[in-house]
Order: sequence, then C-alpha cells, then structure tokens
Amino acid sequence: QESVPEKTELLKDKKVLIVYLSRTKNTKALAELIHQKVAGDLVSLELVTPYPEHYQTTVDQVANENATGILPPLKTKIDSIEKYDVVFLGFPTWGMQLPPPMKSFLNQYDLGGKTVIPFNTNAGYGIGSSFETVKQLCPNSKILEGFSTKGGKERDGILFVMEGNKEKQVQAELQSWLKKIGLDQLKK
Ligand SMILES: Cc1cc2nc3c(=O)[nH]c(=O)nc-3n(C[C@H](O)[C@H](O)[C@H](O)COP(=O)(O)O)c2cc1C
Repeated sequence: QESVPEKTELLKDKKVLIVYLSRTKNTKALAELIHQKVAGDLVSLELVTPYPEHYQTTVDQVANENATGILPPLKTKIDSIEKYDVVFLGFPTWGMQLPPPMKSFLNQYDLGGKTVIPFNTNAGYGIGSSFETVKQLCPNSKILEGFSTKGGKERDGILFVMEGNKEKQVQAELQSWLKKIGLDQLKK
C-alpha cells in the first residue's frame, strides 16, 4: 500500500521568498508579520535611484513611469531565484496600479513554475489593477488569492498605521488568510 504524504510534510520542503516594496513602512510591517508566520527569506526592494522624499513629486514620477512603461532599475539583487518554490510579493497601491519597481522586479526575474502570492496596503481605495498586473506578468506561475489591508494615507499626512489594535487585527486576518490558501503550515 502506498503512503500518501501529509500535506504539512509537502509544505515543509518549500523554499519561501518574501519580497516587498515599502515607502512608509506599512507594507514592510505586513511583510514582517507574514515572515513571522511562514519564515523564508525576507527582501526589501530598493532602487538604484530612490524616489524623492516629496510625496507629490513621487506621485508625478510614478504617473510618468506608468504612462511611458519606464521600469526603474533595481539595486536589490536576488541570489538564485530558481531555488524558491513560493514567492510572496508585497507592495502598496500606487496610482491604482502595481508600483513600477515591482513591475521591474517581475520583468527581471522569472517566477514561472512557482507559487506567487500578492499582498498589499493602500490608502483605502483598494488594490486597483495591481493583482491583475501580477497575474499578467507571471503567466506561468500559480497565483494564489492575495491579501490586502488599509495602510497609510501619505497625501493626508498619515504615514505608519500598522501598530496597536490595527496590527493585532491584521495578524488575525493574516492567520485566517494563510489557512484559507493552505500556507499556514509553511514554517518548519
Ligand atoms: C506615489 C503614491 C501613490 C499612491 N497611490 C495610491 C492609490 O492610488 N490608491 C490608494 O489607495 N493609495 C495610494 N497611495 C497610498 C499608499 O498605497 C498607502 O499609504 C500604503 O499603505 C503605503 O505603503 P507603505 O507604507 O508600505 O509605503 C499612494 C502612495 C504613494 C506614495
């Protein structure tokens, strides 16, 4: 009689990468909470030329990049992307789209054959087209249901919100989301 491996046994062998973009640290905090639950390698996406401090200048630059298809060069290098089975992609909503640096990342690294899971923070207007763009840019990946929560609203001077009750609430939501997508047993 053949023995069927336990689901948790299968998940245990997976190599996880969590890569995120964050300006005011909300998505970073979310990435760290996910990392606490699933472990793996946690990587912040940095640009060769960082965006300006000034909010509106950044909004305008992003709008121009989105309109022209400019992919800002990444300073961050991933050491042998092939070794990962599961890749979490974290980003804020920018101009109701996937931020250009994440487009750069998906253009540069082939995630084909891997399981890809998006997560997001935004000012309350939602994910826009960002998750859809992840799907388009990862045509040969298995994309699982993403996670999104309200973060800051830099336009109104609200920067970091992922603390206190908000953090506790997000932790609970993350737990049930990971369970729902079957990844709550990743951590060894
Ligand atoms: C350039 C820029 C554009 C943004 N555009 C949107 C948007 O279109 N919709 C939205 O809900 N929030 C928007 N935001 C707000 C961020 O998504 C929100 O503050 C998020 O939590 C920031 O994540 P972070 O702290 O990891 O940088 C924008 C922020 C920036 C800096």
